[in-house]
Amino acid sequence: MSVLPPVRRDRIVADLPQCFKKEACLHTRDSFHSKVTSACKQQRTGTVGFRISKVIVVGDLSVGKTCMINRFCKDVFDKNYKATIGVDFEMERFEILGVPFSLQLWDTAGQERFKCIASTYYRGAQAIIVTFDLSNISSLEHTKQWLQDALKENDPSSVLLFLVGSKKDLISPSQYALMEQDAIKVAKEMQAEYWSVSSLTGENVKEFFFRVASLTFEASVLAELEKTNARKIGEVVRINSNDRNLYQSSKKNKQKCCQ
Ligand SMILES: Nc1nc2c(ncn2[C@@H]2O[C@H](COP(=O)(O)OP(=O)(O)OP(=O)(O)O)[C@@H](O)[C@H]2O)c(=O)[nH]1
Ligand SMILES: [Mg+2]
Repeated sequence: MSVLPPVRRDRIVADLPQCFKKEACLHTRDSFHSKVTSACKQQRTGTVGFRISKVIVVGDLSVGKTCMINRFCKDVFDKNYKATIGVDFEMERFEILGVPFSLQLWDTAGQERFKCIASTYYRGAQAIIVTFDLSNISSLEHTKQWLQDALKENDPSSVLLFLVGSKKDLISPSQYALMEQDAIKVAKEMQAEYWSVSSLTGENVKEFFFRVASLTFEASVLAELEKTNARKIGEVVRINSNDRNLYQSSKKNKQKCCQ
């Protein structure tokens, strides 16, 4: 009997959610990788369905990290600023291509004095979300440093990167267009996928987190399949080397026998 409640009906993913801007996205495929789709159909996803994937959210103080997570997880918005002290986290459960998948969203503090506590939680992330405030250019300029710090604790070759501009409701469409050009440039340099959201109106928040969950899931299944293949190759090599041992030992026995 399962102790976990069923996954919410609005957390079920059947198709790959699309990226926000084709110029700055992790991949432009319309659907999940074919290996992933067939592994899910054949229930060959190993331990992915039992694991909890860690996602960390970093960025300057007051850029809206907590509000973005709260909008997605609790569908609330608080206009009063309450600094995050150290870290906080929320769990979100999804069902992707029929497989349960859990994300642990780590909300870290942007304030300098809490940074050293927060950075101790950076390790072991499958995805890093670097956030900036679309109405504050200096917060975009600081994103590279945030990423650099977060990558020190993680494997840059396997972690998925996202650059998110928040508070879209605060700027005009023409201001946004200018900001977006700069942000896309930064995202490309970082090799991150770019998104813009508003936690006040809710614009793009759900779409963004569904994309994060889906790409993290896809990467986890691909890694699991690779591990299984490596294990199979290892077994073949072991069997072959055992064969050789058998041959050698039988040869030895033979020699003994004839001596
Ligand atoms: N208009 C508008 N205000 C926002 C939005 N998101 C956050 N805010 C406001 O910005 C302030 C800071 O938001 P937080 O989410 O607490 O910022 P944070 O990045 O978590 O800050 P730290 O925890 O100190 O790192 C709050 O007053 C929010 O109400 C948004 O989308 N639109
Ligand atoms: Mg916060």
